[in-house]
Amino acid sequence: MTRPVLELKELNKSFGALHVTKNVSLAVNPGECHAVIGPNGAGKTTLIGQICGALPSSSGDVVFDGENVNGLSVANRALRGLGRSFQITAILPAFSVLENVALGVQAKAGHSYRFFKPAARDRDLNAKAEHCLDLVGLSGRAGVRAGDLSHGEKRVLELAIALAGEPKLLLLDEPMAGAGPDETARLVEVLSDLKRQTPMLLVEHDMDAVFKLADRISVLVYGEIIASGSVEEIRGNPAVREAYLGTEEGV
Ligand SMILES: Nc1ncnc2c1ncn2[C@@H]1O[C@H](COP(=O)(O)OP(=O)(O)OP(=O)(O)O)[C@@H](O)[C@H]1O
Repeated sequence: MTRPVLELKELNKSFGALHVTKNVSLAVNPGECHAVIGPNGAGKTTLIGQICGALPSSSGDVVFDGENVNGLSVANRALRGLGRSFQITAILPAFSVLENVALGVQAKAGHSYRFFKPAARDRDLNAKAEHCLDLVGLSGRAGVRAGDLSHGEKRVLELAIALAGEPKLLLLDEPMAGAGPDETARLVEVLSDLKRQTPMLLVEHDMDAVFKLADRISVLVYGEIIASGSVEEIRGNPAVREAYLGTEEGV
C-alpha cells in the first residue's frame, strides 16, 4: 500500500475555551488533490496553520513524509518539503518573473537574500527557475516585471515560487480567492497538471474549482470532519448538503 504524503491524526486546536478543530484525521496520498471545504469559521485556516506549523496543536499528530513533524517550526517543515502557497508568498514587484522564482530556488539552496544579485546570473539557478515557470505555463512571461502581471498571473507566479522550494506536498490556501472566471479556469488547469507530481491539500471556497480538481473531499463543519469521500460521494451526501452545500447553487 502507498504511504500517504501527509497524515493528520486526531488533531485538535483550542484557543482558550474555544475548541476550533476537533479530532481531525485525514490523509493525502501521492498524486492526489485532497480538498477541505466548509462554511466560514469552520476551522480551515486554523487547520492549515496546524499543518504548516504556524499554530501548535493542542493535541494530535501531523505526520509528513513518514515523519512526525509536531515539534518542527514552519521553516523546518518547509525545508522537508511541506510547501505552502498563497496568502504568504511575497512577490517582489520590481523584479522580473524569472528573478522572483530564482529567489525561491536560492532560498531552497540555503543562500541569503544579499547574495541574490550575483547568484541570479548563475545558469543553474536560472535553469531551475525556468523549469518551474514551465511547469505552470508562465515561461512566456519570464522577463516581465512581476508587478506588471495580471492578478491571475501573479497567483500562478506564487505557485511557481512555491514549486521552486521543491515541495513534496503543496498546501493551497484559497488559491482562487480574488481571481476572475478566466483566471480561475487557468489555475484549475495548471493545478490539475501539477497534482500528479506534487500532491496537494486544497482549502477553497470555489466549489466548481474544488469539484474539478479534487480526488477526495473532506467536509469540515464546526471543526469536525462530517464526511470524507469522492466528489460524487460528497455531492450526494445528504448531511453535507444540509450542513453546507445546500446553500450552493447547482450542487
Ligand atoms: N488566534 C485565534 N484566537 C481565537 N480564536 C480564533 C483564532 N483564530 C481563529 N479563531 C476562531 O476559530 C474559528 C475558526 O476560524 P478559522 O479562520 O480557522 O475558520 P475558517 O474555516 O478558515 O473560516 P473562513 O472560511 O472564513 O476563512 C473562528 O470562530 C475564529 O474566530
